[in-house]
Amino acid sequence: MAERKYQYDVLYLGSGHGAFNGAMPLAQAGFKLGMIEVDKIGGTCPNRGCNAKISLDMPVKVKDAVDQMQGAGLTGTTKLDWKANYEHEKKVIGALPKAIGAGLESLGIELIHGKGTLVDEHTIAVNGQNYTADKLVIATGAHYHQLDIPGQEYLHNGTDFLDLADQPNRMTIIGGGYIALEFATIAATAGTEVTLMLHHEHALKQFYQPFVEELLADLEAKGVHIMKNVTPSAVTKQADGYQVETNQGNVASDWILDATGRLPNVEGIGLDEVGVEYDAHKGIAVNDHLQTSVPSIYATGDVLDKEVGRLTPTAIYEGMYLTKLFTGATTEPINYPAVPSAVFTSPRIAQVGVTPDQAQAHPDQYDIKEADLSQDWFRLAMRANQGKTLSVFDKQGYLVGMAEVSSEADNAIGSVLPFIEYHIDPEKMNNFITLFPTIESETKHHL
Ligand SMILES: Cc1cc2nc3c(=O)[nH]c(=O)nc-3n(C[C@H](O)[C@H](O)[C@H](O)COP(=O)(O)OP(=O)(O)OC[C@H]3O[C@@H](n4cnc5c(N)ncnc54)[C@H](O)[C@@H]3O)c2cc1C
Ligand SMILES: NC(=O)c1ccc[n+]([C@@H]2O[C@H](COP(=O)([O-])OP(=O)(O)OC[C@H]3O[C@@H](n4cnc5c(N)ncnc54)[C@H](O)[C@@H]3O)[C@@H](O)[C@H]2O)c1
Repeated sequence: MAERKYQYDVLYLGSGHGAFNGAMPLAQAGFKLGMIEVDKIGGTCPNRGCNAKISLDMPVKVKDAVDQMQGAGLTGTTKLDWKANYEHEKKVIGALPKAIGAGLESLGIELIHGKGTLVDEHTIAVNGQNYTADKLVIATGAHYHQLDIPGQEYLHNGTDFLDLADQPNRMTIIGGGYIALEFATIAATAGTEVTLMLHHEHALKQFYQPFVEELLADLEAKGVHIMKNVTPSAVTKQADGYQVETNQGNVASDWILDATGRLPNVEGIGLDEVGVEYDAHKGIAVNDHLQTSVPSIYATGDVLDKEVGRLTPTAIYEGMYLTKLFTGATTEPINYPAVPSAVFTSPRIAQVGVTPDQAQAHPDQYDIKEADLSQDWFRLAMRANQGKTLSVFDKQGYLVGMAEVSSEADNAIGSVLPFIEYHIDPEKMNNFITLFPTIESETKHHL
């Protein structure tokens, strides 16, 4: 038997969704794989991202539902217990790294613990030892941006929020993105006095602004103090907490969340030394086969310089694409389907495909149909009937996009993905029989 030139066929740097989802089928196809991880196996999403966040959000959603049904079948409101919610979160995510690691090892994937640094186009060093592979896949993800202001040591990031066992009385959240709004929703529902500092006039700039305004109004109704056009300049320690100094005045707080975005993990991993091109803010540059400027090195997930969202499903899609490429199942460039996104607030905002803004800018190409959800019978039964859906159709009548603000927006958008992705003939949409009564049936009724 011919001797192997390299220890592995493919060696992954990082063990998040961008790596492990693709590695599993690749190992099943007979490839010899290694995976290097400096932290918990499974990366951000299971350990300090989506899974942890949605666990903390669960009682928020249930409490909203209970509050809505007051006097309509339910009597007696409920209260969110911060500590018990934190403990439940830790319980539901605690087993994930071990389970993912065991799944990888059961397929023969060798897990290497430590910080990896590229040495050459086929080699990564970990703890002074070199590991070689025919192909390297960089899947190092992203880290939190930190405001560079005096007192920055008093700021906390999203991981700290997910690890916060005790409820602060007053919380300041700097930022207007996904993390700022999702965590503001959780904290405010638990009764924390939240101040949300938006850098500009608007929040969630990639979402339809009238929907975002509804969400901000809901946060205000929950008691969140929203400040706009804020530039924080310093944080100082006070006898009873901290003070954030800004161009709009000072705000006293017990705990401050810096939610000013995430940056790709490109520094200190040997990219310059090996000649892999990247931008410190945008990520690693790849061609349409996810190949970097060094042909034996590929990249996937949040570390990529990419147009599509830095989301778990896009990381998974990229990892699976590389598996198809490496096994020869495809030679085609990567071609993303319509990528849905949701902000898990209350109400939620979700969208997919052509956005209302794009459709409004091109009335010659698109028509928009608006549905006011206030009279939807099923949602009336849930008393969750606040919201709107905007469906975007091309001039042939095909559904090409949808956006919704409502407590069920994530489920509504999820239900139309096949129609958009498979370009289902408007007539043939009626061939799908939905369950009734469900959000899916209500959503289809509006098309
Ligand atoms: C708070 C939060 C909530 C989120 N919620 C959602 C959501 O609801 N829905 C959604 O779709 N997305 C969500 N995301 C985004 C999602 O988590 C990421 O898009 C996804 O985890 C990216 O996967 P990845 O494999 O590219 O990177 P990661 O999961 O970050 O994995 C990269 C791994 O590489 C390791 N690593 C880095 N450098 C090295 C090195 N030199 N050597 C060894 N190992 C290294 C890291 O330790 C890490 O484990 C959320 C993110 C955050 C932070
Ligand atoms: N539901 C989801 O799918 C979900 C949830 C959480 C995170 N994520 C992913 O994680 C990534 C990170 O989320 P995020 O919310 O940290 O980032 P983001 O890019 O969504 O938001 C960053 C926010 O910080 C603000 N900001 C930037 N610089 C600032 C400054 N100097 N001063 C004040 N404000 C400033 C921006 O205006 C913006 O509102 C997202 O891109 C997303 O892909 C997704």
